[in-house]
Amino acid sequence: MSRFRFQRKLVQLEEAQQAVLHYINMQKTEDVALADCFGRRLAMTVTANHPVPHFRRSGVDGYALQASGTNGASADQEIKLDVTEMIPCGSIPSMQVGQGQAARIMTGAVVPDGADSVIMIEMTEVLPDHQVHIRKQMAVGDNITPIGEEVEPGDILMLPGRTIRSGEAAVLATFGFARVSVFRKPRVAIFSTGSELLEVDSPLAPGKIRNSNSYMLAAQVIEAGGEPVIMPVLPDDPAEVERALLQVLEQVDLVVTTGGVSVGDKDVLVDLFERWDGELLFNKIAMRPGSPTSVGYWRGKLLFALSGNPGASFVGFELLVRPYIKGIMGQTEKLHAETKAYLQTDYSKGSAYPRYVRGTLKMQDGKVYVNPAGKDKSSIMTSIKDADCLIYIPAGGKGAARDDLVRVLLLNEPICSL
Ligand SMILES: Nc1nc2c(c(=O)[nH]1)N[C@H]1C(S)=C(S)[C@@H](COP(=O)(O)OP(=O)(O)OC[C@H]3O[C@@H](n4cnc5c(N)ncnc54)[C@H](O)[C@@H]3O)O[C@H]1N2
Ligand code: MOO
Ligand SMILES: [Mg+2]
Repeated sequence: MSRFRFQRKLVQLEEAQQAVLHYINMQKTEDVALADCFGRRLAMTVTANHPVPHFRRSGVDGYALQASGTNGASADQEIKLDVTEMIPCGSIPSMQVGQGQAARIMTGAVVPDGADSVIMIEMTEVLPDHQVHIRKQMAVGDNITPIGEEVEPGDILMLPGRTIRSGEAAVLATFGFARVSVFRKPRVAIFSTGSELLEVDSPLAPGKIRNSNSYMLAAQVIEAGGEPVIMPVLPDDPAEVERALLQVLEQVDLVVTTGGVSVGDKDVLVDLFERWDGELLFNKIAMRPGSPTSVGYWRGKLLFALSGNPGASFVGFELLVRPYIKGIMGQTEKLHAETKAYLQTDYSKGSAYPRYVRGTLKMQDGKVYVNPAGKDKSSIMTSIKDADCLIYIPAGGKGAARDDLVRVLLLNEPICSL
């Protein structure tokens, strides 16, 4: 019987996370067409190269004029002005607006020199002979967006690591980034181990189950910004596992395995760790689910050996693999954002380790509540789909009580920084 099966060094989760983050090796970058970079991680700092707007911009369809010439104007006391020209969007005014004059102007067009306000068309009446009635007293600046109101040149708008979503795409387009520098997606090899595992399209057979972890993990890799490489299922055969892992190691940026990390006779990853030329960072974490989660560093790559139980696999990925993937793509906030929420039910637990319970958040009357997403045993798979957070139940056998304010880790990434 092997040494590691009975001599495991227990680490706290924070220690395990720091050990993993120590190996951050930044991804290379690539230039991608703007329309193709949605969901990618920005690899550059985006600084405003011009003000927004870069000209005095009309906020309404109406008439550009001098506010001082509208004193006393109202529905009952109209003031007559001469219309100099019509300024559509995209063209340059051809003349200044002087006293007694107004220029017809469209929303988004350049306000002509001399004008200091724009009156909405609804407050005017077109007269014959290029004249207009003004029915409202205007103040200087009304309906004009000054140069640089939204963005000043040199403003830092986005930092590396940021996920490119709709708002980021709009910023990049505004400042002329037809191609965008993004981090290359890390290629993540995913291996499920276990002689009980069937391919998804296989009929069920006695004692066998379909491999769900590989597809769950592939989705998690994509959400984290990586590119999953789903490998064929590995049998509980140590030599075959070693050969398959070695074969792929050079072609990917990291490897994730599930299963075979506990103390069973067929726990093949444990066998590998005893004979390999890699370094085992840890092989037991004080947490549930996923206490046997192990991570090693092998020939320049991290190998995350997650527990086979689906709940443990999911949580292990979130707490260890996702922070690493975020780190190699420049994100400064690598760990999950947290909040506190009121637990809506008693939660008792058996193990003395802290527990990360799959949870569902609910907002009601300005308060945040949380419930377990369903059954939470490590072997339970169906509650994963209903989880938008992990509820932290602290160490000790006590669990938590209804109405306790508990720590909650958010699974959906909020926008944390520039
Ligand atoms: N005597 C002990 N037994 C166990 C201990 C222990 O301390 N002493 N720890 C338990 C804990 S906690 C966990 S977690 C599991 C970890 O097991 P492994 O990581 O070795 O995983 P396997 O044994 O390979 O599988 C466990 C379970 O998960 C199913 N599985 C595996 N792969 C997949 C997959 N790709 N898709 C769906 N389901 C999968 C597998 O069939 C097993 O039912 O060990 C406990 N035991
Ligand atoms: O550490 Mo295990 O995942 O609780 O069953
Ligand atoms: Mg096992």
